[in-house]
Amino acid sequence: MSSLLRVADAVLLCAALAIIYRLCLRQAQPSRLPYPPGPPGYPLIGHLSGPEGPGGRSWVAFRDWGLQYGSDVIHLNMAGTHLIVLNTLRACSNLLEKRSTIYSDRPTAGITMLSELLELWSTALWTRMAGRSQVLRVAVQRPCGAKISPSALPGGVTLPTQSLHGSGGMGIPRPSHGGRADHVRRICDRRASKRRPLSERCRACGRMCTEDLGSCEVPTGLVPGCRIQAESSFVAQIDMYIRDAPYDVTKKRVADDAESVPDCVAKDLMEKMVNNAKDPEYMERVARSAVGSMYLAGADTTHSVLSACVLTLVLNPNFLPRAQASIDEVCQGRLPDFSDYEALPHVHAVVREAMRWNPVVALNLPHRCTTDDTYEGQLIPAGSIVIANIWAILHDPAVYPDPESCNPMRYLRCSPDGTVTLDPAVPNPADVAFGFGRRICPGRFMGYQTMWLALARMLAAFDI
Ligand code: HEM
Repeated sequence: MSSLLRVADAVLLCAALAIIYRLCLRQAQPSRLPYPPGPPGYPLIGHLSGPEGPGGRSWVAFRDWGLQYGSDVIHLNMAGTHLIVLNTLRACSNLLEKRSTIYSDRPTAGITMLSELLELWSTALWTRMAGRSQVLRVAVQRPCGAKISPSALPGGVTLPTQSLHGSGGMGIPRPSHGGRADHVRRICDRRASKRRPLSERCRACGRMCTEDLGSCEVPTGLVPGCRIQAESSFVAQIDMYIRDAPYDVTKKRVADDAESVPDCVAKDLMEKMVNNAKDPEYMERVARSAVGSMYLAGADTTHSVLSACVLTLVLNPNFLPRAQASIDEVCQGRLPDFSDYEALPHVHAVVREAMRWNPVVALNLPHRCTTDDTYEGQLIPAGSIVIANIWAILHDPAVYPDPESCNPMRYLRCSPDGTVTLDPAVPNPADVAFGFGRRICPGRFMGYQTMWLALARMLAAFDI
C-alpha cells in the first residue's frame, strides 16, 4: 500500500512539475509566435543531456532534425535556455550577418561566465560583445588584415622552409612516418615541442574548451561538480601562462635590444599600441590578451586543417602529381611564395576541400541573441544561444555534390586550352568555416595564408 502511495506521489509531483514548466515556458514567450520547430525533449531538462549524433557528431543530428522538420532553423530547449541551430548559409547570413547588432554576443554561462568571474584575459573568443571585446578584436585584427605581412605569419615566410629542411625535405632524408604529425604541427606552432610547456598547456586548454562546449552553450557549467567548475583553477593558471609567457619573453628582449628582435605581433603591439596609449597599463593587458588569443585560437586550428590537407592528398593520389606539376611549371625549381598565390589553384583547391570536408569548427562558437527577434514568423527569444552548423552548410549536396567524398577537383575547371583555374561557381568553404558577422574569425586571412604557403612548400618538396 505504502509503495503504491509513493508511486502516486511521484506521478502527482511529475504532473505538477510539467504544468509549472509549461507555464514558465509560456511566460517566457511573451509573443504568441511559435518557436522554430525542433524535436521534443525530456520534461523539464529538454535536451540538456545533449543531442546524440552518429558517433557523437551532434552536427549531423542537428542537420537531420532540420531536414525532418523542413526548416533551416531549429529550436531546442536546454532546461529553459533556448538553443537555436542554423543549418543553412541563408539563415546564417540573414541572422548572424544582416542582424549582427543583436546576434554577436557570447553566452553568459559556461566559459564566458568563468572568464568574467576569474577575470581571465587570455582569450578574445569568449568575451561578451560589450566592453573589452571590441578593443581586443581591434588588437587581434591589427596584424591580421586581408593582405597580411609575412612577418605576421606564425613563423614568418621562412618557417615552412625551415620546417621542411628540419623535417627532411629538399634532399634531406624524409621524416619518419611517426613524426609526420609533429612536423606539420611545428609549421603552425613554432613552440610545439615536448620541451615547450606553452604549446602543451594551450592544447590542454583547447581540449577543455572543446570537450566542455556543452558548458559554454547551456548552463550546465553552473551545476555543482561540473567539469568546468572543477577545472576553473586549471583554466586560470593556463590563462595567466598563455597571456604572460610569450609577451614577457618578447618584452624583455625588446628592452634589452629592440633592434635584434625580429618583427612579430607582440613587438608590433608594444611599439604601436601600448607605448602610445593614454593608459599604457590597460593597453598592455589588451596586448597580452591579443597575443594569447591569437596563439590559443590560431595554432591548433591551423594545424588541424593542414593535417586535413595532408589527408586530402593521401585520399587523392592522382591529384598530387598534377599539383606538383603546376608548382614546377610556375616556380621553376624555387620554393613557392605569396607572389604565386593566384597562379597555383591546385593548392587553393586542397586547402578549400580540407576546410569543407573536415571542418575544424563543425559547430560554430555560440553566439547569443540579445533581444527578442522574429524570423520568418517564428520567435527567437532574447538570450537564445545561436549556433551555425558549419558542417551542415559545407555538406549541402546542392552546393557540393557528393559532399561526403573528399575531392579537391570540385573547385577546379579546365579550359579548352588546358589552363586550370578555380571555378568561381563553386563557393569557397573559407567563407563559412571562419564564422559569421561581427564575431567572424579575425585570424582568417592569417590562417588561410599560412596553410596555403605551408602546403605549397610541402608539395614542392615532398611526395606524400
Ligand atoms: C584554419 C584556421 C582557423 C579556423 C578554421 C578558425 C575558425 C574560427 C571560428 C569558426 C571562429 C568563431 C567565429 C564566430 O563566432 O562566428 C573563430 C574565432 C576566432 N578566431 Fe579563428 N580560426 C582559425 C585561425 C585563427 C587564427 C590564425 C587566429 C589568430 C591569429 C584566430 C583567432 C580567432 C579569434 C581571436 C577568434 C574570436 C573572435 C571573437 O570572438 O570575436 N583564428 N575562429
